Amino acid sequence: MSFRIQPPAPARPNRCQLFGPGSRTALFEKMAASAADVINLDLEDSVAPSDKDSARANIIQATHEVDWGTKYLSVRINGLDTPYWYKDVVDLLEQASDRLDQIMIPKVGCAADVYAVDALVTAVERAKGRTKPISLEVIIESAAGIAHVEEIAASSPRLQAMSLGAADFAASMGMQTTGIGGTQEAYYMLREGAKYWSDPWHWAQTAIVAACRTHGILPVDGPFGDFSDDEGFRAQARRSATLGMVGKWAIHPKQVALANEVFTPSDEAVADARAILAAMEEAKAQGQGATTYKGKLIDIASMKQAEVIVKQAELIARG
Ligand SMILES: CC(C)(COP(=O)(O)OP(=O)(O)OC[C@H]1O[C@@H](n2cnc3c(N)ncnc32)[C@H](O)[C@@H]1OP(=O)(O)O)[C@@H](O)C(=O)NCCC(=O)NCCSC(=O)C[C@H](O)C(=O)O
Ligand SMILES: [Mg+2]
Repeated sequence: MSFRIQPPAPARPNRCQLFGPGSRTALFEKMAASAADVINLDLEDSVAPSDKDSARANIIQATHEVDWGTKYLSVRINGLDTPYWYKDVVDLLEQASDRLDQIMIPKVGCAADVYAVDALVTAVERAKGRTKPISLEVIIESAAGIAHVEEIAASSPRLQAMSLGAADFAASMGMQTTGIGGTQEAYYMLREGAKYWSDPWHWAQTAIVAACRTHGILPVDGPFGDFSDDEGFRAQARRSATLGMVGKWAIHPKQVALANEVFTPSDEAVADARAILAAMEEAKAQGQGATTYKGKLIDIASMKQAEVIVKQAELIARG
Protein backbone atom coordinates (compact mmCIF):
# COMPACT_ATOMS: atom_id res chain seq x y z
CA MET A 1 0.00 0.00 0.00
CA SER A 2 1.34 3.41 -0.93
CA PHE A 3 0.55 6.66 0.85
CA ARG A 4 0.18 8.23 -2.58
CA ILE A 5 -3.40 8.59 -3.77
CA GLN A 6 -4.07 7.02 -7.18
CA PRO A 7 -4.75 9.94 -9.55
CA PRO A 8 -8.12 9.93 -11.33
CA ALA A 9 -8.20 9.52 -15.11
CA PRO A 10 -9.64 12.41 -17.17
CA ALA A 11 -13.36 12.70 -16.47
CA ARG A 12 -14.77 12.38 -19.97
CA PRO A 13 -16.57 9.54 -21.74
CA ASN A 14 -14.22 7.46 -23.93
CA ARG A 15 -16.35 4.40 -24.69
CA CYS A 16 -15.73 4.39 -28.41
CA GLN A 17 -13.00 5.92 -30.59
CA LEU A 18 -14.15 5.92 -34.24
CA PHE A 19 -11.33 5.90 -36.81
CA GLY A 20 -11.38 7.13 -40.37
CA PRO A 21 -8.63 7.81 -42.91
CA GLY A 22 -7.77 11.48 -43.43
CA SER A 23 -7.81 10.75 -47.15
CA ARG A 24 -11.54 9.79 -47.14
CA THR A 25 -13.20 13.16 -46.64
CA ALA A 26 -16.62 11.70 -47.48
CA LEU A 27 -16.52 9.91 -44.11
CA PHE A 28 -15.94 13.01 -41.97
CA GLU A 29 -19.58 14.17 -41.70
CA LYS A 30 -20.66 10.58 -41.04
CA MET A 31 -18.09 10.26 -38.28
CA ALA A 32 -19.26 13.55 -36.77
CA ALA A 33 -22.85 12.30 -36.82
CA SER A 34 -21.95 8.99 -35.14
CA ALA A 35 -22.47 8.10 -31.48
CA ALA A 36 -18.72 7.74 -30.80
CA ASP A 37 -17.32 9.74 -27.87
CA VAL A 38 -13.96 10.23 -29.59
CA ILE A 39 -13.12 10.74 -33.27
CA ASN A 40 -9.68 9.70 -34.57
CA LEU A 41 -8.88 11.19 -37.95
CA ASP A 42 -5.95 9.21 -39.26
CA LEU A 43 -2.77 10.36 -40.94
CA GLU A 44 -0.89 7.13 -40.29
CA ASP A 45 -1.40 3.60 -41.54
CA SER A 46 -4.80 3.99 -43.26
CA VAL A 47 -3.34 6.75 -45.48
CA ALA A 48 -1.08 5.88 -48.44
CA PRO A 49 2.32 7.64 -48.54
CA SER A 50 1.29 9.51 -51.71
CA ASP A 51 -1.75 10.96 -49.85
CA LYS A 52 -0.01 12.13 -46.66
CA ASP A 53 0.09 15.82 -47.61
CA SER A 54 -3.47 16.00 -48.90
CA ALA A 55 -4.81 14.01 -45.92
CA ARG A 56 -3.13 16.48 -43.56
CA ALA A 57 -4.74 19.38 -45.43
CA ASN A 58 -8.14 17.63 -45.41
CA ILE A 59 -8.02 17.16 -41.66
CA ILE A 60 -6.99 20.76 -41.01
CA GLN A 61 -9.87 21.95 -43.17
CA ALA A 62 -12.27 19.61 -41.37
CA THR A 63 -11.34 21.09 -37.98
CA HIS A 64 -12.63 24.42 -39.34
CA GLU A 65 -15.62 23.30 -41.37
CA VAL A 66 -17.17 20.14 -39.89
CA ASP A 67 -19.46 20.45 -36.87
CA TRP A 68 -17.94 17.88 -34.49
CA GLY A 69 -20.50 18.64 -31.76
CA THR A 70 -19.29 17.57 -28.34
CA LYS A 71 -16.98 14.86 -29.63
CA TYR A 72 -13.40 14.68 -28.46
CA LEU A 73 -11.45 15.29 -31.65
CA SER A 74 -8.13 13.51 -32.04
CA VAL A 75 -5.73 13.18 -34.98
CA ARG A 76 -3.35 10.24 -35.29
CA ILE A 77 -0.02 11.52 -36.57
CA ASN A 78 2.62 9.41 -38.28
CA GLY A 79 5.20 7.51 -36.25
CA LEU A 80 8.47 9.03 -35.11
CA ASP A 81 10.32 6.62 -37.44
CA THR A 82 8.82 8.38 -40.51
CA PRO A 83 9.64 11.65 -42.27
CA TYR A 84 6.02 12.84 -41.86
CA TRP A 85 5.44 13.28 -38.14
CA TYR A 86 7.06 16.67 -37.52
CA LYS A 87 5.02 18.27 -40.30
CA ASP A 88 1.87 16.58 -38.98
CA VAL A 89 2.45 18.25 -35.61
CA VAL A 90 3.58 21.64 -36.91
CA ASP A 91 0.85 22.00 -39.54
CA LEU A 92 -1.89 20.83 -37.17
CA LEU A 93 -0.79 23.16 -34.39
CA GLU A 94 -0.25 26.10 -36.75
CA GLN A 95 -3.32 25.67 -38.92
CA ALA A 96 -6.02 23.55 -37.26
CA SER A 97 -8.88 25.29 -35.46
CA ASP A 98 -9.30 25.24 -31.71
CA ARG A 99 -11.72 22.38 -32.23
CA LEU A 100 -8.71 20.03 -32.26
CA ASP A 101 -8.49 18.42 -28.82
CA GLN A 102 -5.82 15.74 -29.04
CA ILE A 103 -2.93 14.24 -30.96
CA MET A 104 -2.49 10.47 -31.00
CA ILE A 105 1.10 9.18 -31.24
CA PRO A 106 1.41 5.69 -32.74
CA LYS A 107 4.11 3.10 -32.04
CA VAL A 108 5.43 4.81 -28.93
CA GLY A 109 8.44 2.85 -27.67
CA CYS A 110 9.77 4.94 -24.78
CA ALA A 111 8.99 8.05 -22.72
CA ALA A 112 11.32 10.16 -24.89
CA ASP A 113 9.02 9.63 -27.90
CA VAL A 114 6.25 11.42 -26.02
CA TYR A 115 8.70 14.05 -24.75
CA ALA A 116 9.71 14.87 -28.35
CA VAL A 117 6.12 15.39 -29.48
CA ASP A 118 5.29 17.32 -26.29
CA ALA A 119 8.28 19.64 -26.89
CA LEU A 120 7.22 20.35 -30.47
CA VAL A 121 3.56 20.84 -29.53
CA THR A 122 4.57 23.20 -26.72
CA ALA A 123 6.83 25.28 -28.98
CA VAL A 124 4.18 25.71 -31.68
CA GLU A 125 1.43 26.41 -29.13
CA ARG A 126 3.55 29.22 -27.67
CA ALA A 127 4.59 30.59 -31.05
CA LYS A 128 1.01 30.70 -32.27
CA GLY A 129 -0.47 31.85 -28.96
CA ARG A 130 -2.81 28.85 -28.80
CA THR A 131 -4.63 29.06 -25.49
CA LYS A 132 -6.26 25.62 -25.50
CA PRO A 133 -3.61 23.01 -24.62
CA ILE A 134 -3.60 19.96 -26.89
CA SER A 135 -3.73 16.64 -25.06
CA LEU A 136 -1.90 13.51 -26.15
CA GLU A 137 -2.84 9.85 -26.47
CA VAL A 138 -0.46 7.02 -27.31
CA ILE A 139 -0.70 3.57 -28.85
CA ILE A 140 1.25 0.72 -27.30
CA GLU A 141 1.86 -1.52 -30.30
CA SER A 142 5.43 -2.74 -30.13
CA ALA A 143 7.65 -4.90 -27.95
CA ALA A 144 9.46 -1.73 -26.82
CA GLY A 145 6.16 -0.01 -26.02
CA ILE A 146 4.95 -2.78 -23.74
CA ALA A 147 8.41 -3.17 -22.15
CA HIS A 148 8.40 0.56 -21.28
CA VAL A 149 4.68 0.96 -20.67
CA GLU A 150 4.97 2.41 -17.17
CA GLU A 151 7.52 5.11 -18.08
CA ILE A 152 5.37 5.99 -21.09
CA ALA A 153 2.29 6.38 -18.89
CA ALA A 154 4.31 8.77 -16.69
CA SER A 155 5.85 10.68 -19.61
CA SER A 156 3.82 13.89 -19.94
CA PRO A 157 1.11 15.88 -18.15
CA ARG A 158 -0.54 16.16 -21.57
CA LEU A 159 -1.05 12.39 -21.76
CA GLN A 160 -4.71 11.40 -21.32
CA ALA A 161 -5.16 7.99 -22.95
CA MET A 162 -3.29 4.86 -23.98
CA SER A 163 -4.52 2.17 -26.41
CA LEU A 164 -3.36 -1.31 -27.31
CA GLY A 165 -2.81 -1.57 -31.08
CA ALA A 166 -3.25 -5.30 -31.59
CA ALA A 167 -2.12 -5.50 -35.23
CA ASP A 168 1.24 -3.77 -34.96
CA PHE A 169 1.73 -5.28 -31.51
CA ALA A 170 1.33 -8.80 -32.90
CA ALA A 171 3.76 -8.04 -35.72
CA SER A 172 6.36 -6.49 -33.44
CA MET A 173 6.15 -9.40 -31.02
CA GLY A 174 6.50 -11.90 -33.85
CA MET A 175 3.12 -13.43 -32.97
CA GLN A 176 2.06 -16.12 -35.43
CA THR A 177 -1.25 -14.52 -36.46
CA THR A 178 -2.78 -12.09 -38.94
CA GLY A 179 -5.85 -11.58 -36.71
CA ILE A 180 -6.46 -8.12 -35.21
CA GLY A 181 -7.67 -8.81 -31.66
CA GLY A 182 -10.06 -11.51 -30.51
CA THR A 183 -9.76 -15.28 -30.26
CA GLN A 184 -6.69 -16.84 -31.87
CA GLU A 185 -7.29 -20.39 -33.04
CA ALA A 186 -3.85 -21.67 -32.04
CA TYR A 187 -3.89 -20.21 -28.50
CA TYR A 188 -5.52 -22.91 -26.44
CA MET A 189 -5.00 -25.32 -23.56
CA LEU A 190 -5.76 -28.98 -24.14
CA ARG A 191 -7.41 -31.17 -21.52
CA GLU A 192 -8.71 -34.66 -22.15
CA GLY A 193 -8.95 -33.91 -25.86
CA ALA A 194 -10.99 -30.70 -25.38
CA LYS A 195 -9.63 -27.28 -26.36
CA TYR A 196 -9.95 -24.32 -23.98
CA TRP A 197 -9.17 -21.04 -25.63
CA SER A 198 -7.07 -18.52 -23.80
CA ASP A 199 -6.52 -14.81 -24.45
CA PRO A 200 -3.14 -13.81 -25.93
CA TRP A 201 -3.93 -10.08 -25.52
CA HIS A 202 -4.66 -10.37 -21.82
CA TRP A 203 -1.19 -9.77 -20.39
CA ALA A 204 -0.56 -6.68 -22.54
CA GLN A 205 -3.96 -5.27 -21.63
CA THR A 206 -3.40 -5.74 -17.91
CA ALA A 207 0.07 -4.14 -18.17
CA ILE A 208 -1.52 -1.14 -19.92
CA VAL A 209 -4.35 -0.88 -17.39
CA ALA A 210 -1.93 -1.01 -14.44
CA ALA A 211 0.36 1.65 -15.97
CA CYS A 212 -2.61 3.87 -16.83
CA ARG A 213 -4.30 3.56 -13.45
CA THR A 214 -1.01 4.32 -11.68
CA HIS A 215 -0.66 7.60 -13.59
CA GLY A 216 -4.27 8.73 -14.12
CA ILE A 217 -4.52 7.83 -17.82
CA LEU A 218 -7.51 6.30 -19.67
CA PRO A 219 -6.77 2.69 -20.77
CA VAL A 220 -8.42 1.87 -24.10
CA ASP A 221 -8.68 -1.32 -26.15
CA GLY A 222 -7.69 -0.88 -29.80
CA PRO A 223 -9.08 -2.33 -33.02
CA PHE A 224 -11.05 -5.51 -33.65
CA GLY A 225 -10.44 -6.23 -37.30
CA ASP A 226 -13.36 -8.47 -38.31
CA PHE A 227 -16.17 -5.91 -38.43
CA SER A 228 -18.68 -8.55 -39.56
CA ASP A 229 -18.24 -10.42 -36.25
CA ASP A 230 -20.42 -8.57 -33.72
CA GLU A 231 -20.26 -11.29 -31.07
CA GLY A 232 -16.48 -11.51 -31.40
CA PHE A 233 -16.26 -7.74 -30.90
CA ARG A 234 -18.58 -7.90 -27.88
CA ALA A 235 -16.59 -10.73 -26.29
CA GLN A 236 -13.29 -8.87 -26.76
CA ALA A 237 -14.80 -5.61 -25.44
CA ARG A 238 -16.37 -7.34 -22.42
CA ARG A 239 -12.99 -8.82 -21.48
CA SER A 240 -11.40 -5.37 -21.80
CA ALA A 241 -14.11 -3.71 -19.70
CA THR A 242 -13.76 -6.40 -17.05
CA LEU A 243 -10.01 -5.72 -16.90
CA GLY A 244 -10.55 -1.97 -16.36
CA MET A 245 -10.39 -0.49 -19.84
CA VAL A 246 -12.82 2.36 -20.47
CA GLY A 247 -13.48 1.93 -24.18
CA LYS A 248 -12.55 0.46 -27.53
CA TRP A 249 -11.80 1.60 -31.07
CA ALA A 250 -14.28 1.23 -33.90
CA ILE A 251 -12.77 0.75 -37.36
CA HIS A 252 -16.25 0.57 -38.92
CA PRO A 253 -19.40 2.50 -37.92
CA LYS A 254 -21.26 -0.69 -36.99
CA GLN A 255 -18.83 -1.22 -34.10
CA VAL A 256 -19.77 2.09 -32.42
CA ALA A 257 -23.04 0.87 -30.91
CA LEU A 258 -21.35 -2.34 -29.75
CA ALA A 259 -18.61 -0.45 -27.91
CA ASN A 260 -21.10 1.98 -26.36
CA GLU A 261 -23.26 -0.95 -25.23
CA VAL A 262 -20.39 -2.77 -23.51
CA PHE A 263 -18.68 0.25 -21.93
CA THR A 264 -21.91 1.76 -20.57
CA PRO A 265 -22.69 0.05 -17.25
CA SER A 266 -26.10 -1.64 -17.47
CA ASP A 267 -29.04 -0.32 -15.41
CA GLU A 268 -28.86 -3.55 -13.41
CA ALA A 269 -25.14 -3.11 -12.64
CA VAL A 270 -25.71 0.51 -11.59
CA ALA A 271 -28.68 -0.44 -9.38
CA ASP A 272 -26.60 -3.19 -7.75
CA ALA A 273 -23.69 -0.80 -7.19
CA ARG A 274 -25.99 1.80 -5.59
CA ALA A 275 -27.55 -0.88 -3.39
CA ILE A 276 -24.08 -2.00 -2.23
CA LEU A 277 -23.22 1.60 -1.32
CA ALA A 278 -26.50 1.97 0.59
CA ALA A 279 -26.00 -1.35 2.41
CA MET A 280 -22.48 -0.36 3.42
CA GLU A 281 -23.61 3.09 4.65
CA GLU A 282 -26.15 1.30 6.84
CA ALA A 283 -23.49 -1.14 8.07
CA LYS A 284 -21.07 1.69 8.84
CA ALA A 285 -23.78 3.54 10.80
CA GLN A 286 -24.01 0.42 12.97
CA GLY A 287 -20.24 0.36 13.45
CA GLN A 288 -19.63 -2.54 11.04
CA GLY A 289 -16.99 -2.62 8.28
CA ALA A 290 -18.54 -5.62 6.54
CA THR A 291 -22.01 -6.95 5.84
CA THR A 292 -23.83 -9.04 3.24
CA TYR A 293 -25.64 -8.15 0.02
CA LYS A 294 -27.58 -10.82 -1.89
CA GLY A 295 -25.94 -13.41 0.33
CA LYS A 296 -22.36 -12.31 -0.41
CA LEU A 297 -19.73 -10.48 1.60
CA ILE A 298 -19.40 -6.76 1.00
CA ASP A 299 -16.94 -4.46 2.78
CA ILE A 300 -15.09 -1.17 2.33
CA ALA A 301 -13.37 -2.47 -0.85
CA SER A 302 -16.81 -3.33 -2.26
CA MET A 303 -17.73 0.34 -1.87
CA LYS A 304 -14.73 1.31 -4.01
CA GLN A 305 -15.75 -1.26 -6.64
CA ALA A 306 -19.33 0.01 -6.62
CA GLU A 307 -18.11 3.62 -6.89
CA VAL A 308 -16.24 2.75 -10.13
CA ILE A 309 -19.52 1.68 -11.72
CA VAL A 310 -21.60 4.56 -10.35
CA LYS A 311 -18.98 7.12 -11.44
CA GLN A 312 -18.81 5.60 -14.95
CA ALA A 313 -22.60 5.83 -15.24
CA GLU A 314 -22.66 9.43 -13.98
CA LEU A 315 -19.88 10.46 -16.36
CA ILE A 316 -21.73 8.99 -19.33
CA ALA A 317 -25.04 10.55 -18.24
CA ARG A 318 -23.31 13.97 -18.05
CA GLY A 319 -22.00 13.41 -21.61
C1 LIG B 1 -12.98 -0.68 -43.16
C2 LIG B 1 -13.41 0.34 -44.18
C3 LIG B 1 -12.34 0.47 -45.27
C4 LIG B 1 -14.72 -0.12 -44.82
O1 LIG B 1 -15.17 0.92 -45.67
P1 LIG B 1 -16.41 0.71 -46.63
O2 LIG B 1 -16.10 -0.39 -47.60
O3 LIG B 1 -16.81 2.05 -47.20
O4 LIG B 1 -17.52 0.19 -45.63
P2 LIG B 1 -19.06 -0.03 -45.82
O5 LIG B 1 -19.44 -0.03 -47.27
O6 LIG B 1 -19.44 -1.22 -45.04
O7 LIG B 1 -19.65 1.27 -45.12
C5 LIG B 1 -21.01 1.35 -44.74
C6 LIG B 1 -21.35 2.80 -44.51
O8 LIG B 1 -20.55 3.34 -43.45
C7 LIG B 1 -19.72 4.41 -43.93
N1 LIG B 1 -18.41 4.28 -43.28
C8 LIG B 1 -17.44 3.39 -43.56
N2 LIG B 1 -16.40 3.55 -42.75
C9 LIG B 1 -16.73 4.59 -41.93
C10 LIG B 1 -16.05 5.22 -40.85
N3 LIG B 1 -14.81 4.82 -40.49
N4 LIG B 1 -16.68 6.21 -40.23
C11 LIG B 1 -17.93 6.62 -40.59
N5 LIG B 1 -18.62 6.05 -41.60
C12 LIG B 1 -18.02 5.05 -42.26
C13 LIG B 1 -19.65 4.21 -45.44
O9 LIG B 1 -19.36 5.43 -46.09
C14 LIG B 1 -21.05 3.70 -45.72
O10 LIG B 1 -21.94 4.80 -45.66
P3 LIG B 1 -23.28 4.84 -46.55
O11 LIG B 1 -22.84 4.62 -47.96
O12 LIG B 1 -23.81 6.23 -46.30
O13 LIG B 1 -24.16 3.76 -46.01
C15 LIG B 1 -13.68 1.71 -43.52
O14 LIG B 1 -14.68 1.55 -42.56
C16 LIG B 1 -12.47 2.37 -42.92
O15 LIG B 1 -11.69 2.99 -43.63
N6 LIG B 1 -12.31 2.25 -41.59
C17 LIG B 1 -11.28 2.93 -40.85
C18 LIG B 1 -9.91 2.34 -41.13
C19 LIG B 1 -8.88 3.01 -40.24
O16 LIG B 1 -9.01 4.15 -39.91
N7 LIG B 1 -7.87 2.25 -39.85
C20 LIG B 1 -6.89 2.74 -38.92
C21 LIG B 1 -7.19 2.28 -37.53
S1 LIG B 1 -6.85 0.56 -37.21
C22 LIG B 1 -5.11 0.52 -37.15
O17 LIG B 1 -4.46 1.42 -37.55
C23 LIG B 1 -4.40 -0.68 -36.58
C24 LIG B 1 -3.70 -0.33 -35.27
O18 LIG B 1 -2.82 0.73 -35.38
C25 LIG B 1 -2.98 -1.54 -34.82
O19 LIG B 1 -1.76 -1.63 -35.02
O20 LIG B 1 -3.65 -2.42 -34.26
MG1 LIG C 1 -0.85 0.26 -35.61
